Amino acid sequence: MPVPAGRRVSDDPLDEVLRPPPDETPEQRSIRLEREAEAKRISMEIDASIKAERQARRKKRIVRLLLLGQSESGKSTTLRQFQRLYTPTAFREERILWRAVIQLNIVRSVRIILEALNSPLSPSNSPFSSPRSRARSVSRPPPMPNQAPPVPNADHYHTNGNGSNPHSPVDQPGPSGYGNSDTSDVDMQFGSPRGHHHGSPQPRHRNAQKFQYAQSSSSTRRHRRSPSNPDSEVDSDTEFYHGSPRSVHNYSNSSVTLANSHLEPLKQKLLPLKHIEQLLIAKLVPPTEDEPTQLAPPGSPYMPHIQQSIQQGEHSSYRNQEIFVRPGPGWKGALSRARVNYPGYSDGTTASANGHHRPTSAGNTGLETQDEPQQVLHMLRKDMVQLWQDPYVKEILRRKKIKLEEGSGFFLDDLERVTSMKYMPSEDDVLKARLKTVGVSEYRFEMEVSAGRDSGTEWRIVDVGGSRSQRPTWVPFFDDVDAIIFLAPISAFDQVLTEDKSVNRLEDSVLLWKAVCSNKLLSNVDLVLFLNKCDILEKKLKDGVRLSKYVRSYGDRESSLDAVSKYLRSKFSAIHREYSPQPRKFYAFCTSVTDTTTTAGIIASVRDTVIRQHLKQSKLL
Ligand SMILES: Nc1nc2c(ncn2[C@@H]2O[C@H](COP(=O)(O)OP(=O)(O)OP(=O)(O)O)[C@@H](O)[C@H]2O)c(=O)[nH]1
Ligand SMILES: [Mg+2]
Repeated sequence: MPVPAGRRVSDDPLDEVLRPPPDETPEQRSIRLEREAEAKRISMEIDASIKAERQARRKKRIVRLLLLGQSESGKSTTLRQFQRLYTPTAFREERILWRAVIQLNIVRSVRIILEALNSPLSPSNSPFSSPRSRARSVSRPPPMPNQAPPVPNADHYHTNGNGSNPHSPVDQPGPSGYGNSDTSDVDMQFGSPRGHHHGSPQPRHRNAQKFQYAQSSSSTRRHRRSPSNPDSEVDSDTEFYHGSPRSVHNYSNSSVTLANSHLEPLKQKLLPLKHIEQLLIAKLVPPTEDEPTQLAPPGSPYMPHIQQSIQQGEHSSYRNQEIFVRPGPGWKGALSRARVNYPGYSDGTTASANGHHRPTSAGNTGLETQDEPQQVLHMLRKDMVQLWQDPYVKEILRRKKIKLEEGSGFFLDDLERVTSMKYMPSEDDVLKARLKTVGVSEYRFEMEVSAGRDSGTEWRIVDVGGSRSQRPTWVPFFDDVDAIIFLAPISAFDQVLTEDKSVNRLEDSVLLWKAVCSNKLLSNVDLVLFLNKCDILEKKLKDGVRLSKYVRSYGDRESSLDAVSKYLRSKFSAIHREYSPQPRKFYAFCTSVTDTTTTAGIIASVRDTVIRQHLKQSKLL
């Protein structure tokens, strides 16, 4: 389009809109200038009030901490550890509310077992397949890395080898070698556990790359991959381990099952657990909850409020579905309204009638009987123990690579205790319980007097849902944080994401870490890295699972907790150095956040660091 004489060409579309009209009269000009001055004054006022609020906040010692990481990384558990340490009375009082969550965790574990018994085994993990044919399918050695990068800078970082005292902060002031790091330090070569067999044309981490909060251009580089390394031998191993429904379809024609007819009476006895599950879900999810992803499980048309994360577009096995709640007081409120006659608990509240169409307990009065789920679980405890300890069940689970004891919310080894009618969850039970988070929520608490010199400090800890669909909701919370704790569950190197079976969970954590490190909004925020679930990692390595099978670049290094955690720390540290927009401090800890003793030390150290940084920032303002 031709530009009128006397007008500049501008690339900025706003220029065009804001430019005064060419035929502006002196009166119009003075009105316009007045308006502009007013707008500027208002804008400056807003800036000043934001600054004043920030200063007041810092003076009042309000510390804001953001917990980030993939789903099941341990964010909510870390938050619970903070609550346990700094508001111990409130934490203790809330323990009873977790009983329903633990009940649901138990029911879920049993249902996973029952589902495993009812679904066929693939020929490769069938007890009838020949050892030779099985060996063929799993024994191809993983390719060796082209370049085995050295473990840089691993001093200062140590674990004691048994995971029991793993806290060892690494304080790396950025400048030395900043920005010059060899990229081989940063890149890890992941195996490709599934894509090849299923002929998936896309790179496995395609979706992870969508999480690019203002990433630097370097962070969008793709992983180096060797096309000649499909690593397909892992495929048959991971099919059932991750409960992929596709694997069932693939083999359905030649399915085989172990003889388990002796379990039929047991299965029948355990049927009431389905009803208990529905009761518990109704209890945990507030009736007012309005969640667009809500889906009623098949056969429950009267429970439209139940929220289960279900894989879009594919038949989803029970194992891939999880009940979730929004963080915050919602579900606790729903529970405390419903809690009547919990033995040993009385707060004077009375039961409210259940919401419309919510399933109710026997008699359909709208009121709970005396904790019906606990009664049923108590009644069925011996049957559940029998199921869990049955050698056939163990064998099926082993062949299907379902490791309930390594998963979240595992209480089957404590059935006698946790199903007793007088059961009050212990603090450790609350930390072990699993309740998926959806949404973002800020928890505010002041440290109680018992917290010593830090009492009076107000903490605002932001807990987020970590699954893929939740990550876009994080960004608005990046503003004005004092520190981030990023959790990477390093035991998950042999697992895939529930929400995307083509993505290795460790690889997802690495990509997420890159995105967080490179985010410009967070460039001034100190990052604390928790390499979490070290207890599970240690057990896995002892059981003979090798990191190099999934992370080719690990090569033939020693398969011990110490060596693996040092290696991974060095990788995360190198990413931090290379991707951070400007130098900043970095602290890394090898953690098991369900372990109260070790985590208390780590949290104290994080608290001191964050408060120190907070005070420094206050002086700068
Ligand atoms: N053994 C062990 N279990 C852990 C550890 N950290 C967390 N867990 C368990 O893992 C499960 C998941 O932890 P959560 O804290 O709910 O994970 P999250 O990051 O909040 O997950 P989302 O809410 O889905 O984003 C819970 O059952 C925890 O008890 C750990 O270090 N070791
Ligand atoms: Mg959570």
